[in-house]
Amino acid sequence: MKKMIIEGGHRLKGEVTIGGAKNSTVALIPAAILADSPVKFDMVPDILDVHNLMVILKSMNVYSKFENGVLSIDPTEIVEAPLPSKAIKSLRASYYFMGALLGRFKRAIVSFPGGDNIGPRPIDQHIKAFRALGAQVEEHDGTVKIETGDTGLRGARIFLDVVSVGATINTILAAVKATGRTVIENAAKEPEIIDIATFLNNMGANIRGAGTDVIRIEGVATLKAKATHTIIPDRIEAGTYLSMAAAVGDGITLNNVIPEHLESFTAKLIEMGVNLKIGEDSIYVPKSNHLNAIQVKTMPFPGFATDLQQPITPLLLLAEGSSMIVDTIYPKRLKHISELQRMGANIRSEDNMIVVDHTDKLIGARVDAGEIRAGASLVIAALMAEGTTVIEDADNILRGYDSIIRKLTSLSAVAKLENVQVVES
Ligand SMILES: CC(=O)N[C@H]1[C@@H](OP(=O)(O)OP(=O)(O)OC[C@H]2O[C@@H](n3ccc(=O)[nH]c3=O)[C@H](O)[C@@H]2O)O[C@H](CO)[C@@H](O)[C@@H]1O
Ligand SMILES: C=C(OP(=O)(O)O)C(=O)O
Repeated sequence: MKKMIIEGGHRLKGEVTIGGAKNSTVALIPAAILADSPVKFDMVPDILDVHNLMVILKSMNVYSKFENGVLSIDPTEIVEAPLPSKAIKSLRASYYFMGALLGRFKRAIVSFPGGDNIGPRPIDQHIKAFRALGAQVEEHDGTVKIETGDTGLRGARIFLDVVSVGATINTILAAVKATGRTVIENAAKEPEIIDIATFLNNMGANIRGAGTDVIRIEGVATLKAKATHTIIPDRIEAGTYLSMAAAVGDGITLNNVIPEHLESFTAKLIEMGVNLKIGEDSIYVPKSNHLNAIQVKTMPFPGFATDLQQPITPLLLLAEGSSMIVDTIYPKRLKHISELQRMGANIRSEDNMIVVDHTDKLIGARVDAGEIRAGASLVIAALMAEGTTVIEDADNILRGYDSIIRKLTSLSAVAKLENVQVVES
């Protein structure tokens, strides 16, 4: 594990370019094994999740190369093999190998995924969808075994009981080469789902309605990549830099953003009094003056993203009065609270609500990035604080923030990573 060391109290200024979306990338990489040709992605973020997915690909004899933001994957010599459990457990999105392997081999054996510790994360809706498509699913000792027999998967009508990004994408991956028509109702509408559908359609798939709550898929026999797929910008990384810029910036421009993907977030910043200048694919954040307290409720897209409730929190400490956050998606996503309290923040969790009160100053401390977005909130708090903050378990941040030290230092932050030496006894 690494630790991130940040010297607070420096104002930030300049430009930052947002990378490709983690939550697209981590689905696109498993989706690539459905292709009968080599595949290329551009704007791939340099994050730990990508490197761990490459380890999983290698275990199946799938060659991949990641250079200058371009990831090339050749799945043409793929073989069925046990997947490396350490890499599978290192990220949530390894569950996409269930749908992708089913599509490729009509069967899959995958251990339960890891990912962020943000409360219970069941996969019952993924399994319900695989069963509806005709698969038999068994779970034993943390491993999910899915089989279809020689007939393979057959299209079906699937109503998801909860709006789930993962279950929607996994169903698409399983259904894209199934026989016949699949209809997913109550599908999630996140932009990353459209990105996956675009990639697959450009290879010959027939997926309609991605981005709405009804997705229709006509199964096809083969998928072949003809061009490089450029991954959409990461709206969560963008939201994190917007919050940081409003908290400690003296004028920061974010490039490579799709402002329409951030509307629920920018609306809240504007309500706080941040005078954003929103362009076609960039957002300028001027120095903030007086900030108003706000109320935030996380919702599926296009609502306020759960992944941004922690990154906006340090900014709320600067507002006049009490702000409230209710996370309806992950109510137990609270790992940042004790750490921010350690830095002197007036923040508490009360009746399934996070209450954030105005805080005059934060003091650097030794804190722990219990998960990716808790870590992101600590990075912003550390930049705001007096003195030095040491963020332990910073690998959780590196799971999803592309080149974060380079980006922070280019904005004049004083930040570095250090490896923690593990002494074996
Ligand atoms: C890799 C990836 O894309 N991760 C994102 C994805 O996670 P993930 O796909 O795991 O999240 P889901 O959209 O599936 O979860 C939404 C809600 O549905 C519940 N649920 C989900 C599946 C299921 O089978 N049963 C069930 O009850 C979850 O507990 C949660 O309360 O969407 C989350 C919600 O936007 C984000 O926080 C994550 O960053
Ligand atoms: C919860 C998140 O990621 P994951 O689903 O990959 O754990 C996140 O990106 O905030």
